[in-house]
Amino acid sequence: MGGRSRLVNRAILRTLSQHSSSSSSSPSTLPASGSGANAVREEVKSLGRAGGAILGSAVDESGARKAQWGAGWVFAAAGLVGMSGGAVGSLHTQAEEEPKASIVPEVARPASKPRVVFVLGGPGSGKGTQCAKIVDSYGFVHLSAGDLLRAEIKSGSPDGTMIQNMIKEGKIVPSSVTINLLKKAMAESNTDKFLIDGFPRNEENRADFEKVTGILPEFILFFDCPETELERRLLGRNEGRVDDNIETIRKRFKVFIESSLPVIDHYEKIGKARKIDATKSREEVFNAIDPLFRPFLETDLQRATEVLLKGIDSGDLSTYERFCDPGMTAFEPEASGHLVKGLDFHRFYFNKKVAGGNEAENFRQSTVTSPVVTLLDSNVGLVTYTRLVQDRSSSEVKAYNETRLWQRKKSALVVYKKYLLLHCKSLALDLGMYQSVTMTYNGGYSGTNDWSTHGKGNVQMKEEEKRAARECTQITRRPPKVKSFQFFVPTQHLMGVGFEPSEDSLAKPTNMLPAFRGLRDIQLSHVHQRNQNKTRFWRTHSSPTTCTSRHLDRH
Ligand SMILES: Nc1ncnc2c1ncn2[C@@H]1O[C@H](COP(=O)(O)OP(=O)(O)OP(=O)(O)O)[C@@H](O)[C@H]1O
Ligand SMILES: Nc1ccn([C@H]2C[C@H](O)[C@@H](COP(=O)(O)O)O2)c(=O)n1
Repeated sequence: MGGRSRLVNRAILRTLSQHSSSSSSSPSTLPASGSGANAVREEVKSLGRAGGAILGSAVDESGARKAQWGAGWVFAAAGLVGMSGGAVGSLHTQAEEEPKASIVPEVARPASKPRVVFVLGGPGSGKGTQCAKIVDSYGFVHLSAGDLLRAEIKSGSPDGTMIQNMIKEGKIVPSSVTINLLKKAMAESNTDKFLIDGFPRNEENRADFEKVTGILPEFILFFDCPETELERRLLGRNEGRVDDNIETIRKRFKVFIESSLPVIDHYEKIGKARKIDATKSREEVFNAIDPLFRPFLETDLQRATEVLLKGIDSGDLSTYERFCDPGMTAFEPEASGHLVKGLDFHRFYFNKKVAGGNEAENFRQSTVTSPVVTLLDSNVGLVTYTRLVQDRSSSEVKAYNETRLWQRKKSALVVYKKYLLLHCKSLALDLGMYQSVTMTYNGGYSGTNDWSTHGKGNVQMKEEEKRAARECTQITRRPPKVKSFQFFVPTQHLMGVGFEPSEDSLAKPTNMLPAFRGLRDIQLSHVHQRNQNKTRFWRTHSSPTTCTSRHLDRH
């Protein structure tokens, strides 16, 4: 069996074994009912919406939601949401259940939009070889268009003979056939990160894929290698492929130059091509690729943290336990400086919550601010952030500086892309460190929140605040409808952007948005100082929000 076939088969086997192992392990299955689990689902669902992409969804008998894209599913056509380094975490995780969802123990499902990297280069340039390494290090699913087509021939499909003839001639199979195979494979996979190898091979492939799926690649890898070296490699590959003979090889080179290079040029023009010198050794090539994939892991770790916090907020102990390595260590505020090992201690938080009243009253809301992800290697990473926690039942706000150490374990039951929590440190903060901030924005930013019921909806706006809010209406066509809230931003976050906290500017916490979500793109980088009356404005670059901060003496 050829190297590539082995790859695909490995991916299929892995998927199958996940299905079979999960079907026999009911304890790790997301509870079909239970308000905690439902709260996580609902919350994560709404996060997906907030991210701008709406998936069709259905609830199966077990309460698990099924994504509806791919074969028979609907590919969302909204723009991709990039990872934000802003003040608030980019909470766009979409908890999706895969088709066999009720038996799969994953609580956090792929983001609403698959993240795709196309892998292109001449025949024999090492695409399949490098994809195997990327899969190992970064947890992508590798889909080789050529392998899918060869599998289609073997399956005895009605298209088989046509595909076989085209491959023998080194020609490119019609897009409709290849795209259908890709869509099906993506829909059957339980991930949202795909390496699509050997596709798009021509302009028709590219345009049709975009049209049908609405997906633009994050970037493309282009393995650059001269024909002499390609020919040497292909003739030495020895995998029994019908097209690895000198006659077909030459035809494939011609097709690559005439049809595939223009596609690479297209991505070059839009800044998405990453050219790799493929003449180097396998290891050197991988070293050149490696840094390009690290941001995917950073996003995954940030999402894992956000989904974990949703589980904690909803009091869902079973979700929490599935996220944690059984030997997890922690420094928790209530442990008075002691190192806590194992999960027993953590149950205290969940019990405390239940003892305190009914679930609806106790439902908490965590807001992640200033997240920083540091990768220690391709499997281990630290997520640090300041977490603001508000109980739904009161306006009390608590704040913690938290660090979570995650490790991706191949053997782990899928929780969030196989990440397990190894260590956490939570340090309670004095809320005196927080600066009260009033935010104004124009209505319509978030369709899921009724902002008027939160925060200080009736604050009297000053003229300049209204003007600042109006400025941001350029971004949305909806009429300005200014509202205002009070929330808290860590004082240290405001430093370095021209804000000087002083004694009298430290506000007493009185209220906080139950959801910071709408602010996640905020970047406190553009400071307007209209200092005369001690009002400071700053605007985000990327979202229709305007923030004003006021000193206490104006409240
Ligand atoms: N950097 C490298 N140096 C030398 N040989 C390599 C290198 N990378 C891959 N090879 C070898 O070259 C051959 C072709 O590699 P591979 O199958 O990964 O290419 P490919 O781009 O996927 O080809 P195709 O498009 O035909 O499927 C294989 O035998 C592989 O072991
Ligand atoms: N998008 C694609 C990808 C592949 N094919 C056909 C034609 C190729 O010569 C053959 C082998 O592909 P490889 O394994 O070298 O990537 O499969 C196609 O028609 N369209």
